[in-house]
Amino acid sequence: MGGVFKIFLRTGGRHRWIVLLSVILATMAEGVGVASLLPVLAVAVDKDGAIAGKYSQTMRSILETLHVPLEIGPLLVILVAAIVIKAALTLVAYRNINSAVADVAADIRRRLVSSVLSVRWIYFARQPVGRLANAISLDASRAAQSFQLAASAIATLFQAIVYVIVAIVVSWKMAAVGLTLGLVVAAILNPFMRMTKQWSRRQRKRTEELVMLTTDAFASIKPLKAMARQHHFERFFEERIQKLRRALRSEAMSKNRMRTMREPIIISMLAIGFYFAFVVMRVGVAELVVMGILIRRMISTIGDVQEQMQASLSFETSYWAIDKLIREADALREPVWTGSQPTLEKGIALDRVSFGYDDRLVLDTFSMCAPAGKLTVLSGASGAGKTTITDLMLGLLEPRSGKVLLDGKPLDTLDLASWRRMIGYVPQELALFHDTVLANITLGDPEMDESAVIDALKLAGAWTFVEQLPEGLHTNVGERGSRLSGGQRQRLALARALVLNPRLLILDEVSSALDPATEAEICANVRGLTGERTIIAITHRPIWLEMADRVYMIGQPETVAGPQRAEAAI
Ligand SMILES: Nc1ncnc2c1ncn2[C@@H]1O[C@H](COP(=O)(O)OP(=O)(O)OP(=O)(O)O)[C@@H](O)[C@H]1O
Repeated sequence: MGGVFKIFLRTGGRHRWIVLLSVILATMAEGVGVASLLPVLAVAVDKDGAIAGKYSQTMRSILETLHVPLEIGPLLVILVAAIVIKAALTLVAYRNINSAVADVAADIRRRLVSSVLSVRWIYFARQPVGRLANAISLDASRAAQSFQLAASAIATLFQAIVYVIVAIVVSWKMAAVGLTLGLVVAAILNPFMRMTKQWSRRQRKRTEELVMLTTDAFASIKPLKAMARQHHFERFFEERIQKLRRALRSEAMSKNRMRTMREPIIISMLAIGFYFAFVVMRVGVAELVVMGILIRRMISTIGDVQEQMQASLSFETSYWAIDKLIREADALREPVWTGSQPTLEKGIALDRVSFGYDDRLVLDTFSMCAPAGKLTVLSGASGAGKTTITDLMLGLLEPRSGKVLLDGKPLDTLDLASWRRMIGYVPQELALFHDTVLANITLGDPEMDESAVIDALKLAGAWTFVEQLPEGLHTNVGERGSRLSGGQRQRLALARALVLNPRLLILDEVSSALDPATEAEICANVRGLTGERTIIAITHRPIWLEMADRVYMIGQPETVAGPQRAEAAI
């Protein structure tokens, strides 16, 4: 339950304090209103004050000092004015809660995105995309709702405290009775709160599983449909939908059980309270009426706090799930190498590098060199470690032993961000965004002008088809580039890598989807880029092997093969 308070204190920015201040002032105003209730009733029931208790007499003397006539009219005006002030301040509190809620959602999303973007590459291999998608969309909104409910619970808690104080002033014995009864109600309903939390945790987990399956299934829907296997796949969905349905139903039932149980429990407690006051304590009628109102309010306010907390608990799991995700990502934060500026005058080399993802070594004391200004091809069996080699060069992975050297300097002593800015990279699995051709090349860089984009498209052999698209550069390429052919997607990915005029170009199977003529054209274009640029291409295609200055056959005892036109660079 403390989690609700933690969420309130950890989030919400300055709005959170305005909320607290206005709630305190509002409850004070309410306190004045409730405090004036007893004199109102005392005047109504007991005009001469003969049977008034000690509190009524204290109130009378305070009102006399303030020159407020002890008449029903002015007392009612105080009561109404206090309640109106309370309502106005409560409005201020809720307005700030609403602003805070929007801030909380935005802040959580920002923190999550920033943590995940700074994480080591290896993190993404273990992280289902659906988990992140669920966190950034659904969980962030639920976390903000949990803040809203936590803030409301705290506001109501202040009200309960005011009622307790006013009750103590009227009669401490009766206040003790009221407080005890309120706490008994809370204790009886507590198991329902725990149950709600359990079910909401399960519900969140089930939703996450469903989102994960959805992102996976729809990312690879084509083979499912092509082999008419989507209906088998439907069973996976059905299983998860059923589990989610059960969790949702149980969560709602535990909430409703608590809500319906509340009223009879409160009334039973009130009956006990009245019996105790009337028969055991023999309290007078006027005090009893006021105390009855106060105790009723105390018990139900404590119940309200509990109900708001229950609601907050059911959303709280989302807040803590995102918190966990951020902590996990922060623990795997990529090292910030801020050494000297990298250069690429001689070449990039791996010097006796060993690397493995788990216990199995993918590279065992492996050495190679890609000379500057030349085209080096990495070829060899699938799974031999070609992509791993380029990931090590990019600093996305770190060797277990051995060094990655740039012009003879270890990569981990250089400025990693500057190094990556020198690189153009085309991955094996192309990632085009659901946006225009232009946006897919500039990646949101406002400084990049259209002429540079067109030059890159020409170099990548893509301009001819882009020109013919209905809206040219401004044509939307569809989800992951689905409105383009495989070869067109490859050429756009190549243009994206070329547009910043990189010193090092890493191409992972860049021409696998191209027809021989287009492949030859692109290969010649890329070959023409050597000299100023260093190029490393992962490919099995003969044309690349023929054009290469150096070829490494990865995973074979004799790794270096093919023409050796380049000179050793380290
Ligand atoms: N994130 C990962 N976690 C665990 N193992 C991995 C991971 N990525 C790659 N591997 C394993 O490391 C080995 C080398 O993978 P890599 O992608 O470097 O091979 P590759 O030579 O580029 O293969 P291909 O030509 O098929 O693309 C493979 O056996 C692969 O199963």
